Amino acid sequence: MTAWQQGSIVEVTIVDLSNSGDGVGRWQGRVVFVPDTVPGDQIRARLIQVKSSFARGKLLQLLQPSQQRVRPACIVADKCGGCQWQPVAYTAQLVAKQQLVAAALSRIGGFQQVPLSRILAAASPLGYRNKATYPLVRSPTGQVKAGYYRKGSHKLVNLNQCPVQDVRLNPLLADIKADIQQQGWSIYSESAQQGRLRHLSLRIGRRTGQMLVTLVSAQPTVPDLEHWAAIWLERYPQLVGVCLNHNPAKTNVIFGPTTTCLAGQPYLEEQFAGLWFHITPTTFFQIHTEQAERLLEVIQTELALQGSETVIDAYCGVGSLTLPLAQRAQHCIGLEVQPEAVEQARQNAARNGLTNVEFQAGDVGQLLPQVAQTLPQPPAVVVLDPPRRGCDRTVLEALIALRPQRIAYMSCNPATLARDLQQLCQQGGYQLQAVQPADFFPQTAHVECVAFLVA
Ligand SMILES: C[S@@+](CC[C@H](N)C(=O)[O-])C[C@H]1O[C@@H](n2cnc3c(N)ncnc32)[C@H](O)[C@@H]1O
Repeated sequence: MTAWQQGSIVEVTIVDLSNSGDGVGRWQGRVVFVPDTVPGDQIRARLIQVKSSFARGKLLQLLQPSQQRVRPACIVADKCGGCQWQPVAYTAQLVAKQQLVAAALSRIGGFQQVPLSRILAAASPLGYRNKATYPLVRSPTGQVKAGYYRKGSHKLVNLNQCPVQDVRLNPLLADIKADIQQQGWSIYSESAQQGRLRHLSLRIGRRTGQMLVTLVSAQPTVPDLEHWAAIWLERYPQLVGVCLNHNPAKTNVIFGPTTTCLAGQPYLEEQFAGLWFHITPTTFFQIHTEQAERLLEVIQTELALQGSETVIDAYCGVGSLTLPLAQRAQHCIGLEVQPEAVEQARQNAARNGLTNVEFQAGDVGQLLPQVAQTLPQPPAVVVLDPPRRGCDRTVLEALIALRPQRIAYMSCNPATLARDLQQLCQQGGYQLQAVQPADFFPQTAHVECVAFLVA
């Protein structure tokens, strides 16, 4: 009889998808996670990591493929770690994301009656990313590679195009990589901590078509790069700027502190929610422009601002939520830790003629209580849009003390969202009114949500 141990070969039917993207099956009552599988697949897998209640398996054979299994749009989908769900039909991806959000809210947040709306599907599950940042490596044979890391490893899968990025970026990826190769510029080696070029970053304004190229280098200069920046600018009419970011640190953070413009301008222009934004190489902007606009519409509808409210937008980036909200509120205050983003947010406000908005640079946990003291009464609304790790305890405590009437909490991580919502409801006495998921990241296991709370 087959034992529950490493190396055993089991046959399972995949019934679900996990938040890390793996297919989920059951064998004799215990859970088996198997990457590269689709709900409905009947498979044979080898158990490669075994715990008492679950195991991780490696797909050995597809005994009966699921009807939800599709041909991946990407030729390296089986290797590349960029996407997890290329073989999963888009409708099944949406079902899985809806279930992941529901499960996080009930299991982590403890919400039994979840007011969860149906996920907003993307108009196209391909060609949506407005930004892609590729690590660069040189292979032992001297070939320059740009791509994403292999699933579960630090080995690079070389790409000349990527089906989830905006198609207009594809030629730049292939051509600039070839130019780097031809110029013989040195490529940074993580293990030796030597060499220059670390990343190639491409950004595009979906509405304007303007593109920005940024090379990240461990050295402050790259020989002859200015000359090549001018060539690229001429070669691609939609390319508006080429920048060099200097990152000498031993780190997996992509960008370093200094960025210089080598040709053209150090930003691209984009229209978002009817407003004009300048976007630079290193500041945050949602990677799915159209879906971000749709979620903003949901926020606007749900909040139904009357023009008399004070709104705090915490974790505001370059103001892509702050400015549209300011159009319907009396006063908006954006809080953001990255000084460069704050500077851009201020300029974006001025660019759009919005004078009822201000931005403060610093940590939300510190700024929130300070800002609260300057207001005659609590703000009507606080919008939160933290990074994946969610809000620090200090932020939630400050928020509970501040007690705004309404909170809109946007998040790309259902687990930390559910954790923070639980604290706001249990300790702060808030009520969870609605949760709207939206697919910002088709072909991956990631999902965006906005949750609405009232005091
Ligand atoms: C998910 S982004 C949201 C940005 C913006 N709301 C948008 O939609 O474009 C999170 C932002 O929070 C900022 N951030 C991260 N930690 C922070 C902190 N402790 N205090 C203030 N801002 C922070 C990041 O720099 C980033 O701009």
